[in-house]
Amino acid sequence: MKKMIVKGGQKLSGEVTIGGAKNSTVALIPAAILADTPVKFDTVPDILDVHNLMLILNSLNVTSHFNHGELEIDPTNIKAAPLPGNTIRSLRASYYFMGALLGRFGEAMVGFPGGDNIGPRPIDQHIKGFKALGASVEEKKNAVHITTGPDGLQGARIFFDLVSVGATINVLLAAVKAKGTTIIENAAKEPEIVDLATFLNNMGAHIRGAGTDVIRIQGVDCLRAKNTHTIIPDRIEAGTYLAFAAANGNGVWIKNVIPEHLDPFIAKMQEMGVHLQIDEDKIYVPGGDLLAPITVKTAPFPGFATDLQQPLTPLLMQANGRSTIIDTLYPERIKHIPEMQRMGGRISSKDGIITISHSTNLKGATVNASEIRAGVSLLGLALMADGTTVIEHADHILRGYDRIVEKFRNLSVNLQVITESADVSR
Ligand SMILES: CC(=O)N[C@H]1[C@@H](OP(=O)(O)OP(=O)(O)OC[C@H]2O[C@@H](n3ccc(=O)[nH]c3=O)[C@H](O)[C@@H]2O)O[C@H](CO)[C@@H](O)[C@@H]1O
Ligand SMILES: C=C(OP(=O)(O)O)C(=O)O
Repeated sequence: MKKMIVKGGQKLSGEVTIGGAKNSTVALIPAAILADTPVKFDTVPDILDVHNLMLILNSLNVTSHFNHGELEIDPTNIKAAPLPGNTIRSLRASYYFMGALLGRFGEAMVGFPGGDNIGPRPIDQHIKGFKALGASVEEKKNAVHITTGPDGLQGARIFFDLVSVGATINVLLAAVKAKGTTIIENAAKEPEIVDLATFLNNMGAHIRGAGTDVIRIQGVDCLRAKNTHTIIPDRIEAGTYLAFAAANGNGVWIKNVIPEHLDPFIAKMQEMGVHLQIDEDKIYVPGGDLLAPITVKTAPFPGFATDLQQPLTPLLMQANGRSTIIDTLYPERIKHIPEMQRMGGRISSKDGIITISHSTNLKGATVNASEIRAGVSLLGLALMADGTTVIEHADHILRGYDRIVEKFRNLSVNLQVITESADVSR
């Protein structure tokens, strides 16, 4: 287990460069096994999820090398093999091996995934999609076994009952090499889905409409990488630094951002009174603004991202009044609340509504990062508190925040991460 030690009273200043999007990367890596050539990505974030996906690739005899943000994957000698259960459970996106293995071998046996503990996370829509493509799905005690008949996967029309990032990506991965045309309706529209489609199309896939709610995929036989794929910037990492810089900064440039991906988040910050300077691919946060309270309701893209509701909390605690958050996607994404209360944060949750009030007497404490965004929001609060905070289970933060200690050091903030016992996840 890792602990993060944070001294309070440190203000962010300087600049930070955002890494490649976690939620793109974790789909792109499984997608790489569909290729008939080696593939190469750059601006790959150095996060635990990437290292764990590399372990899964290794179990399939797929070699991968990660160096200075460049990740090379060679799937040309891939062999179907059992996947390592512990690693599969260490992250959510391991479930993309269902779609990718199905596309590659016509069969997949994948353990149930892990990922953030943010309430129930069913995969019924993924399974509905695989079945529509002609697969048989058997849910075993700890794994899902998906098989196809001698004709393999057949293109089909799939209407999702709800908008799901994971189901859209999983079905897309399975359909890319299926016979005929697949039409996904009520598809998720997240930028990470567009990024994945761009990568696959550049290798010869025929995917149209990614980024809208209807995606059409004409199956192809072969996928060949011709160039390096640059991963889009992580809008959630960017939003986290934006919020922390506005809550507790002395002037911060956030570089390598696509501001349009952050539209609803930026709109809410501006509604609070944060004066942002927005350039083509970077944003300046002056800090020290007088802040008004707001109401936030999360929604699928292009709505306000659920992954940013917790990182926004330290900023809401600086506002002059009471803010509210309703997380429509994950109403149980509230594990940060008792930890923040122990630090003196004025935050509570009742009947699905999170209420956050101006909090002045914040003090350091030992707190638990139960998941990635809960953990990082505790870090944001710890920087504003008196005294030292110890964040236990900081591994969750490292699942998705690229080189966080180094990035904060460049922002004049000193964080310490210590390993308590042998770390088996990496
Ligand atoms: C690796 C990755 O990209 N993770 C993101 C992805 O997670 P993930 O892909 O797991 O989230 P989904 O978009 O699938 O979930 C959206 C909602 O649909 C529900 N649902 C989903 C699938 C299904 O088969 N049945 C069902 O009921 C979920 O419980 C949730 O309430 O999108 C979430 C919502 O933006 C983000 O918080 C996660 O960071
Ligand atoms: C919920 C998240 O991730 P995952 O889906 O990988 O658990 C997240 O990134 O906030």
